[in-house]
Amino acid sequence: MSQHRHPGAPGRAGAVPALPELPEATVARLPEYLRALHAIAETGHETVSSEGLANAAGVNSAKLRKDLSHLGSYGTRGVGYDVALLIEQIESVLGLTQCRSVALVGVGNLGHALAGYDGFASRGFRIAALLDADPSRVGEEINGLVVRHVDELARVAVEESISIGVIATPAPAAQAVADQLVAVGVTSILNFAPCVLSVPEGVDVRKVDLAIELQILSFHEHRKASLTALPGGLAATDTQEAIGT
Ligand SMILES: NC(=O)c1ccc[n+]([C@@H]2O[C@H](COP(=O)([O-])OP(=O)(O)OC[C@H]3O[C@@H](n4cnc5c(N)ncnc54)[C@H](O)[C@@H]3O)[C@@H](O)[C@H]2O)c1
Repeated sequence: MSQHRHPGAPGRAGAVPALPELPEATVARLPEYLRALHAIAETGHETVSSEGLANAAGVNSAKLRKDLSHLGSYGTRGVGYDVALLIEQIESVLGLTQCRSVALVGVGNLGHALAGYDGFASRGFRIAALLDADPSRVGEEINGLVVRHVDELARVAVEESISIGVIATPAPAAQAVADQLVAVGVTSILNFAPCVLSVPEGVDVRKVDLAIELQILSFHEHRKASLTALPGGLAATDTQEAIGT
């Protein structure tokens, strides 16, 4: 996943307590820690060592300790981290203590899959609106939500207090949809269309492109094959570290 961030994003939340400045890579790993912590909490454990949490999140423990130190969380020597407290801290930093309403624009193959996925709610997001430009899709019900025409975006954004827009339209339509989202006050966009969006300062865009992820894996396959072909073969490397995850 890649992202474009504009400094000084005003956000819409109003009086929010000052947040620590966090490296973007740390922010990107916090949701992994949160997922791992929830899984650990479900097993009934109240504390977790940095190594245990690092393993569960798939990162190295020194990196994890550094990341968590940015939140002022150092754990207790010999005990580790308090699981419930750390969940609370990470959720607070990520702004997940309030449920955010999401509008999904483009309800085709991918849009249907996203709209039908029940897992967002437990992670702090509610798909509150489905919008499409195709009149034949308007009125269809998916997971209890009725698809509305994209021309209704302004009204829907106010009615549902939309804070995040997800674009799942074909690439040629994506910029116009982004412009519409920005025009109705949305300042965070998740873009699945394979194109670069141009947005004003203060609007954050993240892009998800599975083809790019596959191309990166393809590079690593290619590289492993070329190393295996060398005399001595492939050195024993940690593939995840090599890939940088
Ligand atoms: N990021 C990924 O990993 C990934 C994976 C698969 C598909 N995609 C991308 O997701 C997008 C959707 O793919 P799909 O297979 O669901 O396509 P699709 O053609 O099945 O669906 C696209 C939907 O967007 C609607 N649409 C078109 N223009 C619109 C507009 N201006 N406003 C609102 N709705 C509009 C269409 O009516 C249609 O319902 C494509 O850009 C595709 O390349 C991304």
